[in-house]
Amino acid sequence: MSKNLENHTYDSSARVSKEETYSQSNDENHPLGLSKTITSEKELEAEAAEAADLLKKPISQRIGIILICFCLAFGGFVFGFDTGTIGGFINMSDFKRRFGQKRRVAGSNQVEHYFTDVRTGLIVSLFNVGCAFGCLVLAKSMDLFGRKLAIAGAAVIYIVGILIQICSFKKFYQVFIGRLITGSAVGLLSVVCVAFIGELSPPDIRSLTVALYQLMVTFGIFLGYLINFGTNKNYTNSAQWRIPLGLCFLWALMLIGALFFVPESSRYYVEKNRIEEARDSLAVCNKLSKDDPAIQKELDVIIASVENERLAGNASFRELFQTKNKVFQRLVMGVVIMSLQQLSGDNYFFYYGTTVFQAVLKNFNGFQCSIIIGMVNFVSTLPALYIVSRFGRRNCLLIGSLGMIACLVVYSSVGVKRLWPDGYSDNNPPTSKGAGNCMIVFTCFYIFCFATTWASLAYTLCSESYPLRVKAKCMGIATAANWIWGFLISFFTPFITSAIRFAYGYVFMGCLIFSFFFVFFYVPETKDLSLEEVNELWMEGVLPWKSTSYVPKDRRKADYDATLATTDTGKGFKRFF
Ligand SMILES: OC[C@H]1O[C@](O)(CO)[C@@H](O)[C@@H]1O
Repeated sequence: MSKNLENHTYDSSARVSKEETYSQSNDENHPLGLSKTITSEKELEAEAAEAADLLKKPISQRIGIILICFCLAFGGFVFGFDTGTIGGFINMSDFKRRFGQKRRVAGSNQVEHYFTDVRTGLIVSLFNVGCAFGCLVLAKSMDLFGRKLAIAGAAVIYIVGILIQICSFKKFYQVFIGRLITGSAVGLLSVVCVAFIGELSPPDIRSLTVALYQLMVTFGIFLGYLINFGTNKNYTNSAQWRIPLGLCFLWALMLIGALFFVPESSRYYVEKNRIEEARDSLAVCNKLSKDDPAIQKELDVIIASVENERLAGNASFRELFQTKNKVFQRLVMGVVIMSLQQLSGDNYFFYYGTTVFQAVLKNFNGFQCSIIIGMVNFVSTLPALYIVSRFGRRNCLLIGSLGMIACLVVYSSVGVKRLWPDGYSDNNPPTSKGAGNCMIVFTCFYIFCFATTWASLAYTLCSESYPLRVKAKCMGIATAANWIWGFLISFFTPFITSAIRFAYGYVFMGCLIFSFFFVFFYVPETKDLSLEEVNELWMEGVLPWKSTSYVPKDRRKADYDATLATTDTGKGFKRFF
């Protein structure tokens, strides 16, 4: 959820909206010790670029800080690891025996253990509820106590949650409680770790280190699937699920271990007016002496941006509904885009892939199918790092939607036609290896399309769209929409798949068709624009489908015709509405 925080760190230090023009008269008397006058947002932007240049170093001299960020990215890993393991747990014989219900197998006297849809939905989704709480409420602790203490606190909460789950013997509600607690720790980590990585990283490697977070989410999912496969195959007792859960202690220790090597964030120190400690922290992270001019420059940028945020103050909720400055329109965009990221259906596969493939494709092992999905997701996230920075947001989202639509048509149609040829009620469908192969292949294409586009672009786009004054609130609401849909989908999927089987894929397909039109008609391109330029673009009323050729005021050549981007000529789309 918080991939955007790279931008938070960068944008807030380097890009400031024109609306929030500020002026600081800085001299030796400046309360925070700003060494140089920074009088406008443009100057701040220029200063940030200069500081970044001065701090540049070959990557070989960055190994230490990259390793530290890698350990902090374990916050993403634990999130992914939960996604990758829970779907398997609900299919494990020992887990079902302990926490499921009993029923008689049709036509025999045997009793089997199973999970009702409600119990399945709750076991999976309570984690998301905890995450939402951690990210919206507990995350405030990072500003109060510092990033390091917040992470240490999250690791302790995480360990408690895992302990409660691992010690569950028969009581399903103990698992529920454990998952809520673990979720709240992971929600907290998802905010703090990304912010902290962004704040510690020298500017030249920041996009790389922050991207490590999503990479670690996908690696966590993949490893979770792998470990589940192994324990499910080799054990019939509680080791099936207790081993993967037990490994979580190791992840928590790695996070705590990292804290011994990392300095506290310089930005946090500046926020607390502890400037000398901020300087020390910057010096350590950049491997420079604290008297180095580059350190002073970077410190100036951080101080100015913190001050700027203070001056911008807190926007009231009423301001979010203003249409004149296009804030409300942008909020709608963020909420819809973040909702659609979940409504694309990715977590149907990540959480329930094992169940779905296991239940209907008798020739396939659901656990093996998950490993394939997890690997495709992880491997596709590597090119995603490049794609996000290289190609336009609009085109990637549009192509991603089209790709996923195509895959879901095939996936759902094959499922509906070949596995439930007589409607949805038949609960003993014929199994078909051909159908299974085809569905798995198209699931992989689908995951590829998702991981390379919508997975991270939704966050990038939102983080680039809001003026600083309302940014935190708008991002918070948009991210909350993502969590809420994540919860709804993980809770309701068992009911829906029981009722309409693979036709569920058509629901996601419908959402993706909507997403295509929504992006086409509503989402302007933001790549390579500063926050200020994005603001201009919205205020000028640039038509989204023409926004790729938009040139911001400062960069226009004499022959640029500004009306072209705002008026719909010929058979344009504006009339469509
Ligand atoms: O890699 C897929 C995972 O990444 C997310 O989109 C979060 O960034 C999750 O919703 C999903 O489980």
